[in-house]
Amino acid sequence: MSLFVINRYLGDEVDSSEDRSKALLEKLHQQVRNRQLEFQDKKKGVNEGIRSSNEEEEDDTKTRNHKEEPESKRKGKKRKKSLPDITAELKKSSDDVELKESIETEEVKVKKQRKKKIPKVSVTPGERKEDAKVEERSSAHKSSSGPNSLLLGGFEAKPVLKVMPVLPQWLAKPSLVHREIKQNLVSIHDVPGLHRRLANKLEANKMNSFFPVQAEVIPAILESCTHGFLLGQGGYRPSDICVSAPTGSGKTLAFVLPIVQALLQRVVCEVRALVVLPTKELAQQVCKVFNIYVDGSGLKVVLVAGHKSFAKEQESLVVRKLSGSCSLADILVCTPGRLVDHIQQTEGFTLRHLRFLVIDEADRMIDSMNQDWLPHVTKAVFKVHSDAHSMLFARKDHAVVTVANSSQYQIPLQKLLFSATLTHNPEKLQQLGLYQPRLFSSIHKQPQKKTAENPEEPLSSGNFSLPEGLTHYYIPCNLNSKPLILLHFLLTLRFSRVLCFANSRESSHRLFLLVKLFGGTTVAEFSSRLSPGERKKTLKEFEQGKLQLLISTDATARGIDIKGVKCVINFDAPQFIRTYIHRVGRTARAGKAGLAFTMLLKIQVCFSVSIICQ
Ligand SMILES: Nc1ncnc2c1ncn2[C@@H]1O[C@H](COP(=O)(O)OP(=O)(O)OP(=O)(O)O)[C@@H](O)[C@H]1O
Repeated sequence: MSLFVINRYLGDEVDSSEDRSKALLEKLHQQVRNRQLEFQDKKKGVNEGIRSSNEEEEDDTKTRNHKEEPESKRKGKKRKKSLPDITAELKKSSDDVELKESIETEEVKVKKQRKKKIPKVSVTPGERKEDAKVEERSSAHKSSSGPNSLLLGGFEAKPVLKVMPVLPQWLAKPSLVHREIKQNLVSIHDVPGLHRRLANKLEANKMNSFFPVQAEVIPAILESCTHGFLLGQGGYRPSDICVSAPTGSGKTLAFVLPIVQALLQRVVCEVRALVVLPTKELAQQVCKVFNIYVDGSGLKVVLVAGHKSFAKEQESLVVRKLSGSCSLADILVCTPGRLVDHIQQTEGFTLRHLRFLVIDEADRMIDSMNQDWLPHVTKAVFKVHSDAHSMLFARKDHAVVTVANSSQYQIPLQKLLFSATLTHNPEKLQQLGLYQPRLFSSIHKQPQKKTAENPEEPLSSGNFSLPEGLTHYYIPCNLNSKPLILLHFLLTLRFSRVLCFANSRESSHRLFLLVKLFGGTTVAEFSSRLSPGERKKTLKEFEQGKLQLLISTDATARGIDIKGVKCVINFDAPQFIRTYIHRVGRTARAGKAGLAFTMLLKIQVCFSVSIICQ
């Protein structure tokens, strides 16, 4: 309706006499000028009322003149406006002028700001024309929108801020562990809190001093036991511990000794320590070390890694009595697959008393998290049993620690992670649900940037450290010369106890047949082609020095401690830097010297050497 009225009015204006429009226009200009003067002379105190009364007088005289006009003249005009109408129109017009002024001033402001922001650059005439067009378009757009409307920019190139990844404090600032073993031995009597019985055992095994990682980690784990030993009180829960130290630096004893010491006082046999390892051979090796230190203490160590039938493993875990099932294990050493099988199928098997969860070769175990073994363990640890009321210290997994739930007594679960190549990727570590973790690391460098080639791990050995006694070389060669180079090492240089790695069991078997056919050396192969019994026998013979060469897949690359390995040969170059670190780590263990050779095809040389030498 209002739109119609305005249109109509404007039409009248056009149709009315020229004098009338001129007079109106003149009035508008006059009003604008007066306003400007008014603003300027505001301080001088110019009386606004006088000016407005003058204007009214003028208006009156004009209307009077109108009235005096002859009837014939007035008839020619379509319609006359009354005085109040005209003043309202004038007011509107003056408002429009103000509006225009304010728009103009806004435009000037924006232009000034743009001039400030955009640096002057030389432009071609063509560009200038284009710019002028854009300017015209934008000014037209701006004038169409009101002074309060939001002006959208975005034509200028704004610098994009780079998001910098930041490591959590515990990963960025670890407790440092010396890499050099021989220079940093610590007498076993200087390590606080170690039980006399264990110290005697160590001395009996001709170990008079601790390696650096043991001197740091053993007291830390023991300390977490002294506060509450087996029970958490008042919200006390020990920090989880992560250890990243080179191969052969003695990480196994770093968790075996404090666990045995913590459990020495136990009364009832329950599974209180669980050690999870990726392979059968590793599990057997760790079980052997536990057995040395629990000897004579009454503690029972059980191995479930698929080395015997499932039924026999069940019998070694639980015994059924009239009063119910009783655990036969204090310390359980296992592989993840068999562990899950027992959690699901072995009647009476429980983890509700678990105090320590050790994850050895942790980075490899994180990779196998898709097997879901950890959720099974956590579920078993916090499972609510039918006889929970009879359990003095019932366990609950509280998502949030509150005063109410922290005042309850319950056995805390502590996770201990060990690896020579522990990932520093917080996203991966997060999968383990660590509680206020503490990191012990022998890597003194900041982790390096990820690369497009390997987004999983940074492309540098700078994240991991190699044993100090290791000397490693690469040999540029071609496919045909590889076996000849190997035979040269064995027959001409007469290297003994050589561990040679191939990338697949087929490749390892072919090489084994070739070397055997050539003769002149004692050789065996080690891969999943062999039965567990055969594998055990082969490793024993190699350790005893009955074999000069053992050709293996990556089955022996991790954690296997074969005494006296003098030389490691990578017949096939490993695919990942982590695999390289573990393979060459089978020699130069416990501070001893060792040699490693990697045969590289010409195409591999450039890439691999730059990785290893960084
Ligand atoms: N304090 C010590 N004194 C003498 N020898 C030791 C000591 N601690 C460990 N060792 C020996 O050092 C060797 C390497 O130890 P261990 O297997 O624990 O190393 P690791 O760090 O677990 O290596 P990997 O990362 O390859 O698994 C073993 O033969 C072990 O008996």
